[in-house]
This record gives sequence, structure tokens and C-alpha cells, in this order.
Amino acid sequence: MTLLQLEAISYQKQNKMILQVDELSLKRGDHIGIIGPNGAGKSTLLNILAMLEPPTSGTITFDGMKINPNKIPISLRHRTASVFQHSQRFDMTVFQNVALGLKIKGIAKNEREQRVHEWLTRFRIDHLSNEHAYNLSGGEAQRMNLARAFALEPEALFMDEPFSALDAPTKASLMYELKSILRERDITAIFVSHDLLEIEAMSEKLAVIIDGRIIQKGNVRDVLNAPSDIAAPFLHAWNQLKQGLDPGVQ
Ligand SMILES: Nc1ncnc2c1ncn2[C@@H]1O[C@H](COP(=O)(O)OP(=O)(O)OP(=O)(O)O)[C@@H](O)[C@H]1O
Repeated sequence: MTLLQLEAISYQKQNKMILQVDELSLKRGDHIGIIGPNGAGKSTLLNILAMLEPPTSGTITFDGMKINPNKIPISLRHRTASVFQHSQRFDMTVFQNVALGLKIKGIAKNEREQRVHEWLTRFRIDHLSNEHAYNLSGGEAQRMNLARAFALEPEALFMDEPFSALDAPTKASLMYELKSILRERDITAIFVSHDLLEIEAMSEKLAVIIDGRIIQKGNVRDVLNAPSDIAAPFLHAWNQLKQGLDPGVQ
């Protein structure tokens, strides 16, 4: 069943066309990676999908409801969560940081405490519960952000380069944990990355975006095995990097 759909979306800034998406549908439980070169429009697309930025024109449908992007109901906001490249820390303890969204959502104290504890434990930072958020390392702070997002029990989770600041072992363990939680909870996840290896680990589906347009979308394997003419040079560069070859050497 379709959870989120974009139709005939455009996004312009200062008379510049930044994004044009004819159609993009996400089924409940889909995990889709969005990849493309710098400035292609990945973050713009994610922000529109997350309903954080209204498009210039077009239609967004969430769980069968047509959305007015300039007037998102709070009840709808409570069904989604976002995690960004740079962790967001509020001037309070780790526990309070994770509990904040639950408080806003009106979750009772007992359940709030139980959920915060559960997710701090899942992301292995329960021992930092009383630490001030500003004292966390980058990896710990990103775990806190993920705990905050999952504690909200979102139906859709939007992630913009969530692992880019992390060292390789932290990234690998976090990706593994995140993927298993997404599966277990049947959460729809949209994941922007520059890194095809991350996309392959996190997503079954892939959308390649170049110059503000989705050039190709489908199952990750299908897209990588048969890239379109426009997507091929970008994906080929990635394959070369993976194989450790100098792209300048034929
Ligand atoms: N508010 C704005 N005003 C003008 N141009 C903008 C604005 N926001 C984004 N852009 C432009 O839109 C294009 C797409 O930006 P976006 O951040 O979505 O790309 P991206 O694919 O996420 O890039 P990167 O990989 O470098 O993070 C860029 O050319 C950017 O300069």
C-alpha cells in the first residue's frame, strides 16, 4: 500500500528550477536510497518528501490524504521523523533530548521514560543518559538523534547523510542496527547519501537524481545492473571508486 506519493512536483528558487519530479511513490515499509552528484537536488527532494519544505507546485499524498504543504497538520507531523547529517543537540541531557519530541507529542511520563530508555539501549548509549548532549562525540550524538527519531515511532523516517560524520566501524555498526530496526518495525525509510555502498546496505530501492530530475528508479540491483544512459556515467564512477581505479585511467 502506498504511504507517500509525489506527483508533478516542481521546486523553484529565484527563478531557478531546482527540482522536477513527475512521480515518486513509496510503499509502506519501502527503504529507498536517493543518490546523485553534488547539487543534484537530493536534499531538496528529501525536504519536500518530509514535508519540511513546500514545493512550488504539485501534489503530495500521505496515506491517502492530499496534503496542503503550507499547512501540515500536527497529527501528520507526529507520524514522521527526520535525521540529518549534523546532529541536532539541545542544551539538556541526552535523556531529555530524546524525551523532548515525546513530550511535545503528549506521551505520558511513564511511557516517555520507558521509550527513551528502550531506544537509548537499542543504540547503545543508555550509559550516557544523564550526560549533557554537548559532551557527546559525533558518533554518540548521531546515535542520540536516531534514538530520538525512533522513540517517536514514526511511520516514515527521512534521513539526510546520517552517517557521513562517522568513522567506519561506528558507521558499519549503526547501519546494521538501523537496518534491522527498520525491518522489524516496518518503517518506510528515505535515505539520502553520496555513498553507493551505504545505499546498497540500507535500501532495496534506489532513485538516481541528476540536475533536479529523477533519471532512474527501481530496485537497487536492477538499476545498478542496467543503468540508463544518463545515470550510467555517475554510477560507473562509483563502480570505479569501489574497485579502487583511477577514473582518469582507461
Ligand atoms: N534556497 C535556495 N536558493 C537558491 N538555490 C538553492 C536553494 N536551495 C537549494 N538551492 C540549489 O538547489 C540545488 C540543489 O540543492 P540540494 O542541496 O538539494 O542538492 P544536493 O543534491 O543535496 O547537494 P549535495 O550533494 O551537495 O548536498 C543546488 O544547486 C543548490 O544550490
